[in-house]
Amino acid sequence: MRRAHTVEAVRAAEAELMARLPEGALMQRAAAGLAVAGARMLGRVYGARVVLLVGGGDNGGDALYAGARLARRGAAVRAVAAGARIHPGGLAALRAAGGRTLAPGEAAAAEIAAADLIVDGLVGIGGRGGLREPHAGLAALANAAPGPVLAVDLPSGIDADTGEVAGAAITADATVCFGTGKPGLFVDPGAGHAGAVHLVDIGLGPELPAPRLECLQGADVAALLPHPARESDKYRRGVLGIAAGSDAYPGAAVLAVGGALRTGVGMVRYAGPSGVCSRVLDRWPEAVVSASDPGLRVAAWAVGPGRGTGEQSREELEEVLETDLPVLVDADAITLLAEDPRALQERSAPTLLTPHAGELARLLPGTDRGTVEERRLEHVERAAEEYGCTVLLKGSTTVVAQPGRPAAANLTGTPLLAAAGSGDVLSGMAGALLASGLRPREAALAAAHLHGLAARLARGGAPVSAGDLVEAVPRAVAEVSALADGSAPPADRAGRYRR
Ligand SMILES: NC(=O)C1=CN([C@@H]2O[C@H](COP(=O)(O)OP(=O)(O)OC[C@H]3O[C@@H](n4cnc5c(N)ncnc54)[C@H](OP(=O)(O)O)[C@@H]3O)[C@@H](O)[C@H]2O)[C@@H](O)CC1
Ligand SMILES: [K+]
Repeated sequence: MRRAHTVEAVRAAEAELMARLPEGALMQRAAAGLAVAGARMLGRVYGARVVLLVGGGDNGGDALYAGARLARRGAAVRAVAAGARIHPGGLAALRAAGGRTLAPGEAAAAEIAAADLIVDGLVGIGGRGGLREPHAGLAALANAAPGPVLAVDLPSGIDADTGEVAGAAITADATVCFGTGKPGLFVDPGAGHAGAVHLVDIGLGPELPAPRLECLQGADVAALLPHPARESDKYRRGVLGIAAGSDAYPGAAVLAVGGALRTGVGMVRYAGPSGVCSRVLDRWPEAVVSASDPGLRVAAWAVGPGRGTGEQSREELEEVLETDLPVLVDADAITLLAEDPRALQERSAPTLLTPHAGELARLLPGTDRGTVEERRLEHVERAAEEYGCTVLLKGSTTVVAQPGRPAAANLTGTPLLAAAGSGDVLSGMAGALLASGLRPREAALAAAHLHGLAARLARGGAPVSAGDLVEAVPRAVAEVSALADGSAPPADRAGRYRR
């Protein structure tokens, strides 16, 4: 599990810890970890050209001390000072190790363009709003340079708490964060700037409160997945009812049923128009089909993909929500709920909504798709609070919120998932896990993890269709299940899952 804390929580923990340690000890721990990561990116340190972008705060101090360590190992280190005053101790250490400083300008631009490694120490958790000059210009030079960029604590220009990016920002190949993750490293648009995220333990752990954000890794998901016991039968493994698809969109039914069957469930009962029933049976003879009937004996329902927003769909949704079964509400059914949420308000059984940004905006009047995408965490949490249920917000970073629990972000997301029908597959997958007995938050997170992994595995990184995705789900389940012995995933695992 990767955890992330707010700036406020990090500051408080830092103060507690610093009170017990000699002055500067934390910065030395941070700089040591940073130098190790920089050396790893360089491969050969001796003779390498390293440029540090140094702002006026402690983030710049980390970069300077790390630069001094690299300089002592034979790297040619240049620090570009953004502003008149930079960390005095770090500056002295760099100079003592043979490093030099430069003001922003043509010579600095040439150094950045020729660097084997650029270290971004412009701003860290002390950054506020969009980058000012000369920071913004230096960030643009670093982004355009051929050398790799290593961000200190977080890429400068991204909001540590939310992942918002207001204007210019560093796009890093890797980020070394100290003590704990920051939410902005795992939630887009910030996550897209962070590259592979490495954590350096500086001893903050015992001082930290509950995380602001959690990110499940493969082993965490493996621990959640149901394992059929010897005495299992199809009813004990769980029966999922699927009310998806319509004569206009039969494919949504076929994909949702496929997603459920490939994830693993005792039985899928598909309910829908007879024409769609035959399409489902043609593709999935193991499904049991019938005309729409929310009275079917099932353990959970998945409702909405491709179903339409007509009167019949509305009545069906209401009937399903009246049951005391877990229900996943997606796509057209979310649009219906946004128009009239009463059936949800009266419900106490577990409910999982799986909107994309546009659908979430419909659930939260006064906002729009773009705003939701800019501030995903805030909006998914608002929806979870207002509707009193678990909400999975699909998109570039899939995030999950449940009242009373830390928000969670999925690490396996990939732009490959932006394909028609991919959400229908996810509905089936999360529905299957709900029917198997997982709670909505866990079902949502495990399904999102497997969904992203399946997209990556399906065609070796080449574009995938929703049908490819369905067929790759068993490989994703197998890969994750192989981690079920509780051992931590390989160190670079999270890195591999990042873009
Ligand atoms: N916490 C921990 O446990 C540990 C923390 N450590 C490190 O400390 C870092 C935090 O350091 P910090 O508090 O000095 O703040 P920091 O990120 O350097 O930024 C402040 C500077 O940026 C400037 N500035 C702000 N916004 C700006 C903008 N938009 N555009 C341009 N400039 C802007 C601001 O200028 P001002 O606005 O004040 O004029 C000021 O000069 C943290 O991320 C980690 O790396 C480790 O060493 C050890 C353990
Ligand atoms: K930084």
